[in-house]
Amino acid sequence: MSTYKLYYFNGRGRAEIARLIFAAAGEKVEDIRYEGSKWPSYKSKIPLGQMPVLEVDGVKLPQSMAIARFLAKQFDLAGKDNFEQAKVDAVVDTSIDLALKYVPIHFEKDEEKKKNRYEQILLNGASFFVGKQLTWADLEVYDMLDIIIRINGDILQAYPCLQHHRQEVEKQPKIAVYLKSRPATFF
Ligand SMILES: N[C@@H](CCC(=O)N[C@@H](CS)C(=O)NCC(=O)O)C(=O)O
Repeated sequence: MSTYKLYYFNGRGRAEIARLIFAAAGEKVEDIRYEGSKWPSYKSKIPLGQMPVLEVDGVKLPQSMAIARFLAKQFDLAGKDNFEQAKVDAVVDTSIDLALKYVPIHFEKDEEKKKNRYEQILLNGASFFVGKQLTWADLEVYDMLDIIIRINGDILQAYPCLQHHRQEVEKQPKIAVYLKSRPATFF
């Protein structure tokens, strides 16, 4: 059995998707959070000089998406077969696209252009993005929307499928426990 350490700042940020995957899988991780003031002294010891970094049995892996994809595969949250995994990747990539484009979308006056792409994907009435069970795509979208909701608490009012999706993720027993117990941080 491998041992895992996750290094990041004291915030959700780019590390939260990995934490959510650990929580959903019921797997243990040492959640190491560096204070910003101490970061310069650690930076040179970290691969690429950036976090998050996952340490697996003493070996460090950088890049948040590589970490998340690796963990999802380890804990059977990546999708059942190669094609499901590709669909999961497509959802995750769309989530990242949206995160990058969110600010201009938020200020867009044309409501049609504003229409949320996730809502369209979820309009098939399913509870999860890919297949009939939780994958890390659901966790990634949940986490990304978390940030957006903190900026604008009403943003999902026009998107009932997305609201339903959030409820389904929050209903997952291990995720529910994790969400209650995680530190309340600024980011
Ligand atoms: N592509 C990288 C980006 C990592 C990144 O930008 N990390 C930031 C925190 S979110 C960081 O370590 N900043 C401190 C620094 O660059 O010194 C990933 O997704 O992991």
